[in-house]
Amino acid sequence: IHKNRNDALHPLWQSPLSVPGGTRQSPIDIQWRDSIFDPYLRPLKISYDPDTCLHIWNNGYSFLVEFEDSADKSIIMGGPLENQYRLKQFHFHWGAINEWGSEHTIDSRVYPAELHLVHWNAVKYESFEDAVMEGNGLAVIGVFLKLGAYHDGLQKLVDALPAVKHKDEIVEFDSFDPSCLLPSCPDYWTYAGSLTTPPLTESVTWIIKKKAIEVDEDQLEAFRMLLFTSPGEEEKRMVDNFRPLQPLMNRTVRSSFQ
Ligand SMILES: O=S(=O)(O)/C=C/c1cc(Br)ccc1O
Ligand SMILES: [Zn+2]
Repeated sequence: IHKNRNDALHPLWQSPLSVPGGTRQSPIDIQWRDSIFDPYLRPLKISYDPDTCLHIWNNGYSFLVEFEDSADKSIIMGGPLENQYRLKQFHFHWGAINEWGSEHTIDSRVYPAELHLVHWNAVKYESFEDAVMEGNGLAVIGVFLKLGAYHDGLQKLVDALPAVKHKDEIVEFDSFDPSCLLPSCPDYWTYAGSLTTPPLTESVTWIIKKKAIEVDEDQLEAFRMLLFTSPGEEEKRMVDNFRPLQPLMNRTVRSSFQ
């Protein structure tokens, strides 16, 4: 499917679409047959505490759910990770229509949306801001969303979106456990990459779940009613907030499954 959008003028990335000298940029197309099964990859261990959930915020790029990260309460470890990483926030990327919207693709297959759960290495670094500059600073779990059955866990999020319709609006959001947004299948791919929004730093160990979660049309449409713009400005719908595919260069994608 052709992503017939004009990357070069994409509102989200007036800044350079590629980082000069970047050798590990994201997102990428994951070619299933080129990924290498690594038997040393351990299962990913995820333990989120719903009480660390703080608020939902429209930051003008996406809507993020942010978490209290001053202690090891919502953490991931294992998988490809050497250390324990703390959940900082999760957010989504989506398209104007169901034909595109995800950042990563699998054998060029695009999904209508992609969830990113952003974690930082609190063992090695003092803060997210420090970790974001380091090669092993961040770990982001990517989950594809596909059109299908209504997703019960997502609805609490969808119901809060009208309150953050405009850029910089924020609303309290409590006791949400984002593990309800993860597929039950443990299989994932992993590779060394970058943030896909500015500052685009090459500090992310990506963990891309093989299985998508299903959401229904109304739930996807709810994402599309959000705005990039602040109150009073000419309204611009928050859609197509994904970065174009980046070159794989000298990287291998490993799989946790055969
Ligand atoms: O789309 S991602 O690469 O997950 C971007 C994550 C990201 C998270 C934070 Br927190 C700050 C800046 C960022 O770019
Ligand atoms: Zn993202």
